[in-house]
Amino acid sequence: MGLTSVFLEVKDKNVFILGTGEVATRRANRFLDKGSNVILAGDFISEELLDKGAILEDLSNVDKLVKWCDIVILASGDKDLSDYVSKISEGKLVNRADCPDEGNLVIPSSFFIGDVEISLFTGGKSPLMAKELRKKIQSTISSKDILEIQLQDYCRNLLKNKIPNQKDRKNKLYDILKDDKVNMLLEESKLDEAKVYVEGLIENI
Ligand SMILES: C[C@@]1(CC(=O)O)c2cc3[nH]c(cc4nc(cc5[nH]c(cc(n2)[C@H]1CCC(=O)O)[C@@](C)(CC(=O)O)[C@@H]5CCC(=O)O)C(CC(=O)O)=C4CCC(=O)O)c(CCC(=O)O)c3CC(=O)O
Ligand SMILES: NC(=O)C1=CN([C@@H]2O[C@H](COP(=O)(O)OP(=O)(O)OC[C@H]3O[C@@H](n4cnc5c(N)ncnc54)[C@H](O)[C@@H]3O)[C@@H](O)[C@H]2O)C=CC1
Repeated sequence: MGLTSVFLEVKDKNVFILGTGEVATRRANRFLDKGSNVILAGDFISEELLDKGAILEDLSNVDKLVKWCDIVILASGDKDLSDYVSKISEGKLVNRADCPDEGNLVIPSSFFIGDVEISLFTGGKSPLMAKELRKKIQSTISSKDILEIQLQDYCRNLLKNKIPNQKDRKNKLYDILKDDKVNMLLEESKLDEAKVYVEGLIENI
């Protein structure tokens, strides 16, 4: 293998996904979220994918779909069909979710901390560990931590006008840091709602 990590511009690119199962759906979401045109071939796709613009086509159309697309993703349990599509996809970017060695594109485990994207690849040795390592790194510094910084900044400014004593302000900031509702909202990236909620807490002091 001669794989190296790159970031690929996939906005407006045509992506054909063979299969409509768990992996196909995960891949479809990933490309749709980045503005790709996504067509899946299989039996069923969710409302969520349809709402995001995904199109479902019949398995009999694979030749046409390969011609149409820039990127082929093989995520089907039908090995013979995957092998066939792989064969007619020469010259394309091909991700084989079933046997990665036969493709030339790998989908790593990726996540953001603030604006920084981090991607992990175990060389195909353990996707499960790629997922676990992602969680480990995310639990060390998460995007929630980044939102927490913004919320603390917001609260510090409000508290400076409201509580003259620094030690009291410090205690209040720790209360906000540990507050269950604040944590829940930031976990869901709802910074604006968290700000409204803490405004209420601070007003009642
Ligand atoms: C090589 C690669 C090729 C590619 O697909 O591009 C590949 C291949 C395969 N994965 C398989 C299985 C599993 N994959 C996952 C999970 C993820 N797999 C992903 C990527 C990749 N998977 C590529 C690079 C991986 C790397 O080396 O780092 C992630 C990171 C990204 C994503 O899919 O979005 C996503 C985690 C996302 C996250 O949450 O962070 C789990 C865990 C779970 O589902 O809970 C399992 C079950 C447990 C296990 O097998 O480990 C099998 C079937 C094996 C079999 O038949 O037994 C193959 C095929 C094979 O190995 O032959
Ligand atoms: N790269 C990755 O992250 C992972 C890859 N895989 C591999 O990717 C493939 C798809 O996995 P999942 O989406 O989890 O499976 P799934 O069972 O959720 O979906 C399989 C898809 O293949 C279609 N299919 C067509 N003919 C089939 C047949 N003869 N047998 C089974 N399915 C058939 C199904 O309709 C469905 O769309 C599998 O080959 C699996 O080994 C599995 C888990 C993770």
